[in-house]
Amino acid sequence: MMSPPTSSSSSATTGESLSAATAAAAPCARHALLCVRDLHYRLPPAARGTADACDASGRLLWQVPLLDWTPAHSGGWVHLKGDNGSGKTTLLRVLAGMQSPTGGELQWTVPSTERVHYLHQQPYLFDTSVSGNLVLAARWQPQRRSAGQQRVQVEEMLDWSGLSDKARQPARSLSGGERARLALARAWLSRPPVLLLDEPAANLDQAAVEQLATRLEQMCREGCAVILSSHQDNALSDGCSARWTLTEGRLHTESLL
Ligand SMILES: Nc1ncnc2c1ncn2[C@@H]1O[C@H](COP(=O)(O)OP(=O)(O)OP(=O)(O)O)[C@@H](O)[C@H]1O
Repeated sequence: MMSPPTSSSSSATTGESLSAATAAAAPCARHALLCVRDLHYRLPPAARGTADACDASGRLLWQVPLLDWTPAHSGGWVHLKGDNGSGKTTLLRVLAGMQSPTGGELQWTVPSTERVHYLHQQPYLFDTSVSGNLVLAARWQPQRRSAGQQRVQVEEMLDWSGLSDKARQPARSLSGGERARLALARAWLSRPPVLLLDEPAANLDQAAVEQLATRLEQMCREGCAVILSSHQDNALSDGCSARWTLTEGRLHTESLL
């Protein structure tokens, strides 16, 4: 198990110059929200007879030797960049606890890993109305809320997402951009401390990406730590406070503050 946070940290550090053993033994920075040590992900070994079949342990997709992440007090999100196939989705899913790494450790200093919310790039919506999706999210949120409080939350999120006039419409009838807004509102309703967004700008036009950036700014100001992946530069990359890039199988971090 990783030792508890013991020293102060910058917004993000990586251990690119450290040996794997040194990185794995390094204690977590004191205020870090996320500590990663010697984390890596290998693809399943190639099937017999294919070009990669000699690689019995599987090809290394990415490794993160050492990362201590403390979100910027002034807000702003992390932009996770990387070419198609570089492993952004896999990394986000590992960080969300939805997929096991093939080695290494990661630790969130949030009360429960349930509070690390991952949003798929094509989010699943419940087969009910727009407001019904929010009602279910309000009912199942980790914190207890009275029925009256839940109704207020649903109204707030309809308003926040600009979907009030479509509240009674079936969620499946929404456009791709509206579906993305509903999924974000559903996630934001319970105010998760950490939100991991997988390609949230995919299928959005420029105006919608700018609106999304505005909503993310507000979420970050309210204390949500956001990591979003995008292989392109757009309004989302303009507003980030750190850039993490997956290149040649390794995560490189850069603070932009
Ligand atoms: N279980 C698995 N078995 C085999 N290959 C896998 C598995 N999981 C991921 N991969 C491969 O790992 C690579 C990285 O996938 P991933 O979806 O994480 O990349 P990405 O950077 O998010 O890509 P994109 O930008 O295209 O969405 C892909 O080539 C994918 O086929």
